[in-house]
Amino acid sequence: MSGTETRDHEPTVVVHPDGDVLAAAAAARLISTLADVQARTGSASVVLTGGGTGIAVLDQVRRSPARDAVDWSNLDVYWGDERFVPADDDERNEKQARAALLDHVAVDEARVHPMPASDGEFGDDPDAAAAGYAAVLAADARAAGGATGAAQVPAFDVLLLGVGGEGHTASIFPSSPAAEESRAAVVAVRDCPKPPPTRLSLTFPALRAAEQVWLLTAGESKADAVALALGGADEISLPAAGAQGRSRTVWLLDRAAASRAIRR
Ligand SMILES: O=C1O[C@H](COP(=O)(O)O)[C@@H](O)[C@H](O)[C@H]1O
Repeated sequence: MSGTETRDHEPTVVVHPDGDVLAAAAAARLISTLADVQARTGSASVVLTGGGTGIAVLDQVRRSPARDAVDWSNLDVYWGDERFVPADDDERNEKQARAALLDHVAVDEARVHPMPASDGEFGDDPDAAAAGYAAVLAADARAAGGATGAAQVPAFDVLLLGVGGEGHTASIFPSSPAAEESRAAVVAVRDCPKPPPTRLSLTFPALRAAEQVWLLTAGESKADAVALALGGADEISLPAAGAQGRSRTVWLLDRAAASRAIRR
């Protein structure tokens, strides 16, 4: 972890038999965590991720008979990263999340906060779009009574992340400027090794404002990144290692992704 921030908790690692069980179990965990937070505080917030496992979890939430344990109208929805493409592009994390879940539950659209698209109000300017999203987060943080941690962002209740095979998380890629960002909450990311090349991403200070960070990943292609992150790799060369929540960090894995980190 960079700077002076330290976290006094070890990550929890939960290993499921395969990707389908992982998605169903993470969905159940998400429903019950958001319902608990709402029972305690009246409201909750979640930061969504794209990627295969992240969208599979939302699909499982939609299919769950318990999904309406969450009061969807009392939920703030944000994104941890976005592909900077037109709003209607199938690559967009927002579009995939809406199809998997958000179009099927009674969310309050005023509380759904997608990152800007490349044909949106900031046009094809990812730096302006990143600044625009940072302003949304800062305004919500002020409305909630103040920012949390180093970034001007709300204290997200649950923040979901995927993990790339090379160790990226959100759209913070290894040894990229985004991995070094210590002030801005949101950055434009260019020349990504994984297409599409231009993206928007929360930074480490913003990710770390979340109460709980859950890293979700499945498959053998993620095994090296998981082993390195859990083995103490530095966050610049392996960004997934730097994603930690204020009170909890939970790695939700299938056996294949966990295979080099944990021997059972
Ligand atoms: O491009 C992205 O990839 C990561 C990981 O996706 P996966 O399909 O390998 O699980 C995801 O977390 C991120 O949100 C997304 O933009």
